[in-house]
Amino acid sequence: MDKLIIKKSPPLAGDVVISGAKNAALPLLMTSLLTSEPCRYTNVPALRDINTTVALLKELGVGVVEDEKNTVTLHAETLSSDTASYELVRTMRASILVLGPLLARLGTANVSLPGGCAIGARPVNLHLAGLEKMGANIQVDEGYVRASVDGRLKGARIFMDIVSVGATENLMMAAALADGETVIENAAREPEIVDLANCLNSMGAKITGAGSDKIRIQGVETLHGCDYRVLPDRIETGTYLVAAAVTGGHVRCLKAAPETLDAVLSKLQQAGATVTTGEDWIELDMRGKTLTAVKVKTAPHPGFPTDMQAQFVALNAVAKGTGVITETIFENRFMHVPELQRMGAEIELETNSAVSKGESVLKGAPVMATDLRASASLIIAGLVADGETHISRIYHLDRGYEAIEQKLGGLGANVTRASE
Ligand SMILES: CC(=O)N[C@H]1[C@@H](OP(=O)(O)OP(=O)(O)OC[C@H]2O[C@@H](n3ccc(=O)[nH]c3=O)[C@H](O)[C@@H]2O)O[C@H](CO)[C@@H](O)[C@@H]1O
Ligand SMILES: C=C(OP(=O)(O)O)C(=O)O
Repeated sequence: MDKLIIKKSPPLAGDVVISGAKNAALPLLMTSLLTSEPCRYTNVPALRDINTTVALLKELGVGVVEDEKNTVTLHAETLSSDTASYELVRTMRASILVLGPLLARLGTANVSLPGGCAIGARPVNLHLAGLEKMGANIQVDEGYVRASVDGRLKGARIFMDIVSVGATENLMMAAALADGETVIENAAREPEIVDLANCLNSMGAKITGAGSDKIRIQGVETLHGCDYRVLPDRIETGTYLVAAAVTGGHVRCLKAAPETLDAVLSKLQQAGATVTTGEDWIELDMRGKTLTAVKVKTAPHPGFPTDMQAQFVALNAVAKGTGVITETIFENRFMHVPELQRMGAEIELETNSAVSKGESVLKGAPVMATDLRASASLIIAGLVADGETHISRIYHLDRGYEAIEQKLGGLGANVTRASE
C-alpha cells in the first residue's frame, strides 16, 4: 500500500492545471448505457473511480477504447449483462448510477446496494422511490436492488424530500428514455447536474431547468452518441486554493470553472486571501496577509460544498481566531478531526460542528486517510506542520485527485509517494 510523505513546504507558488471533475465524469460515463452509438468523453481525469467505472461498464458489455490520455470512448452497441456486482460497487458508491440507465435501456437491472461509507450511511431510497414512481418494480434481495419494468418507464412527477445529487442524476438519465414527461421537484442544482443535462441534450434528450430545483425531462425513444468534454473539477480547484492560502502562497488554477466556486471563493476572501478570476482561471494571493478563521456551514449547491469542508477545517486550525465549521449533509464527516488533533490541531467537535481555537502549531505525525477529502485536509496540514507527516491509506486520495503529488510538487510542495 502507498503512503504520502509530506515535509514542511515553502509557500506554494505557480500555476496548476485543473483536471476534469470526478463527480461530473462518473455520471457522464454512465450515459453511454443509454445509446447503441459510440460516446466519446474528453477531459476525463485519470482516477481510481474512473477505472472502476470503466471496469463496471465493461462487465455490462460496453466496448471501451482508451487510446488517448484523458479520453474514453464507450460503445454500448449491445449489453451482455444487467448486473453490477458487489465486488465493484463496494469500492465506489457512484456505481448505483448504472441503475437508471440500465432500467431505461434494458428494462431490468440488478445492482448491488452500495451501503454506507466512512462519511455516513448514504441510503439510496430516493433513487428507488423515483424509479418506482416511473413504473419500475423494485425489490431488494440478498444485498441487490432488483429492478424491472414492463415496456418503457413512464414519465412522472417526482418530489424529493432531501436534495440528492445522485438521485437527481439517476432519475434524469432514466427519464431521458421514458415515455412522457418527468418533472423532478427539489432537484439538486450542482454544476455536475448541469453538465450531465448538457451531455444528455447533446445526445438528443429534451431536458430543461437543470441548475434550478425543477428539472423537466421530455422522454425520447432513442438517444445517439456524443463527443463531450467533462467540466473542470471545482473541488480539486478549491483544494489547491486552500493549500495556497494556508501556506501563504500565490497560485493560479488554470482550466478551471470559477463560476462553480462562488461559495468557496467567498470564504477564501473572508479568510484574508486576494482572489482574482478570469474566464477559466482563478488566482489566489496570500503573500503578506493574515489568515483568519471563518465560519462555514455546508449546504447543497449553491451553498458551501460538503466536499470542501475537511480542507477548511485544516485552514481554520492554523488561522487566527475561532473558527466554526458545521456539516449538514453527512452525519459522520469529521474523521479528519482526530487525525488533525494528532498533529496538534486544537479543534473540538460539538455535535455537527468543528470549533477551532486558532493558530495551532502543527507537528508532523503518522496519520491515516479515512476518506477522500479527509486525505486532502491532512495534506494541507502536512504542508505547514514542522517535520514530516506520513499519510497512510492514500488509496482514498487516488479516487479523486489526479497526479496530486506531481501537481503539488510543481507548486513547490515537498510531497513524495512511498510504499509502506
Ligand atoms: C459521485 C458524487 O457525485 N458524489 C457526490 C454526491 O454524492 P451523493 O450523490 O451520494 O450524495 P447525495 O446528494 O445523494 O446525498 C445528500 C444527502 O442525501 C441523503 N440521501 C441521498 C440519497 C438517498 O436516496 N437518500 C438520502 O437520504 C444522503 O445520505 C446525504 O445525507 O453528492 C454529495 C453531496 O454534495 C457529495 O459529497 C459527493 O461527493
Ligand atoms: C464523497 C465524495 O465522493 P463519493 O460520493 O464518490 O464518495 C467526494 O467526492 O468527496
